[in-house]
Amino acid sequence: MNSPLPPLYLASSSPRRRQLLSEAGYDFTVFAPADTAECGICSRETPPELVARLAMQKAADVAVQVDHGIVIGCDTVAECCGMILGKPSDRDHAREMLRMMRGREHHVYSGLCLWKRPGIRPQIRVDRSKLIMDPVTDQQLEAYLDTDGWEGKAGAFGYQDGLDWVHLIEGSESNVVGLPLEVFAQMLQEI
Ligand SMILES: Cc1cn([C@H]2C[C@H](O)[C@@H](COP(=O)(O)OP(=O)(O)OP(=O)(O)O)O2)c(=O)[nH]c1=O
Repeated sequence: MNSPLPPLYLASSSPRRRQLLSEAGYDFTVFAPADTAECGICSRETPPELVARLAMQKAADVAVQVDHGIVIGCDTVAECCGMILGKPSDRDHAREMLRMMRGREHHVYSGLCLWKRPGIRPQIRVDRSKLIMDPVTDQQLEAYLDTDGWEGKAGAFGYQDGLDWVHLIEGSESNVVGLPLEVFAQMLQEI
């Protein structure tokens, strides 16, 4: 797409996604999807299938309310040892996730859906980053849990929090935080 961008609508209530897009210089309107748009983690789905479906569901919830423009939906999960790790429900759940990931490699998947209205067909891509977590001690984990930095974050950690015990091995940083900006730019060119 070389012509000027149509209006962009971010179908997300995630402050991190808002921050990623605005820091990348995009003008957009936030149009949070209904909570029900993010429903149903089907245990049979692979992480890419899940994040693609949920990103599309979030975009679809907003797209029906937008006559003209591009609606952006995203979903992010971590995956470790074959387990899909979404947002922890409480501190104990966050501890469980971090204990599973410490000392191990894990992946973060983000689904990205761009729905160009009035079109009826969304574009969906999935990006994957590989990370490794140091074998931190229980005390280090408790200290992190005390910061509440785990809240609202898939896999119970915030890569953007500059944790010196989580390292990116492969892939995009913005993908880890929740919106793969490199894939987003490519999709905007093609849409
Ligand atoms: C792995 C990781 C996730 N996250 C966040 C990004 C997302 O906000 C969240 C994943 O949850 P999502 O369900 O993808 O998104 P959300 O519920 O926060 O917002 P919405 O559905 O309205 O778009 O985890 C980080 O902030 N840092 C990280 O390092």
